[in-house]
Amino acid sequence: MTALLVLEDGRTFEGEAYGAVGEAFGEAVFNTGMTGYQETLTDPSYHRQVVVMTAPHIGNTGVNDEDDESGQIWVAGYVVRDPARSPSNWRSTGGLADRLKKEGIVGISGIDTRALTRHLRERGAMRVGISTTLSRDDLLATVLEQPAMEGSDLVGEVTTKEPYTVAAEGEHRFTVAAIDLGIKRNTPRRLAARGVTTQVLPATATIDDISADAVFLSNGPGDPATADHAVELTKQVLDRGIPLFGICFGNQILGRALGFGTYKLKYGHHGINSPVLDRVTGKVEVTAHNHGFAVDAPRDRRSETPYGGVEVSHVCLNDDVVEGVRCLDARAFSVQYHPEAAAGPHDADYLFNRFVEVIGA
Ligand SMILES: NC(=O)CC[C@H](N)C(=O)O
Repeated sequence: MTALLVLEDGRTFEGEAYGAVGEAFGEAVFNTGMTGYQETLTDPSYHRQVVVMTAPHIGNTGVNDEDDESGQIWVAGYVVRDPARSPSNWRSTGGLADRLKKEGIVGISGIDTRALTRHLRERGAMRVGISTTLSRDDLLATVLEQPAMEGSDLVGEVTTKEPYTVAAEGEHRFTVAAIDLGIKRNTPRRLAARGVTTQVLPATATIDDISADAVFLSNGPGDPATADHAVELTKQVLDRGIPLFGICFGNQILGRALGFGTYKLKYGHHGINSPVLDRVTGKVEVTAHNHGFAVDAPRDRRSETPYGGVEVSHVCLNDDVVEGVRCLDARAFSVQYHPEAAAGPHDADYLFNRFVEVIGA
């Protein structure tokens, strides 16, 4: 069955239906990861985004019971070039197309994803629609009715309804309250491996709900400029001197709590091989990224904020975007990229050690 993909500027691609049939709308972003499609699909940060995979062959290893980063697929739509017809892997429990179908995710295959990616790089991220039924003109008209990612408040649509706990492995050392803005499963797992029990709390949690040794701010979808509740909560955490670590959306929230702004990147960072410089140690890490927004902070050695001195601790070597901030007078730091690395390289795993050291300090 044929399917159409139409970008908001009218550029149109024709392909084959892949996964569920029907319509899908969202912000088109390209992901350059050569591995980890299952983790990508189930990352809540991709809520309302149509993900274009630049790796030409997707689905080779099928899907398995272990690699989901949440309880469901979150991408709004999926764009691939050449899907695997007969997946093979010792962990595989089924094929990707069937999984997409089962969860009602509309995809499209047979697309020149390289041309589409070049278009998005040149023109910037934009709204897109995929359809197996609508005419090109009707699809474009519906794309133009969709909300933009800028200004979208999506945390409430992905956060847990009820708190839950992920127990420490081995000897218990600390308890961390994780504010679930769209948390990935691998984060509590990385903490558990260090003797940390994680209490995952809904995004609506208040300071009175927190009785832990430290606070973690998770990754999550949407525009950080809309997440005022999380920013206010973070200020209260800083006021009380509770140690704090944040990842991705969490970095943007800490940045805002410290008084910095956030802004939309032209086409974002979505991949698993981005070089990041740790400005404190001078080391370069190869890291996983998934962000469309970034923190706007000065590169001074020390910026004065209501919470004392702050430095930009990490920058991306591809484009000099802020990839981490660190408080110099408070036990709080965060990174824009993904030390939980699911998928991705493990270079940044040391940040979980740093968090545990900061909690114990
Ligand atoms: N992975 C994330 O936490 C993404 C944060 C935010 N939604 C952004 O796109 O920048």
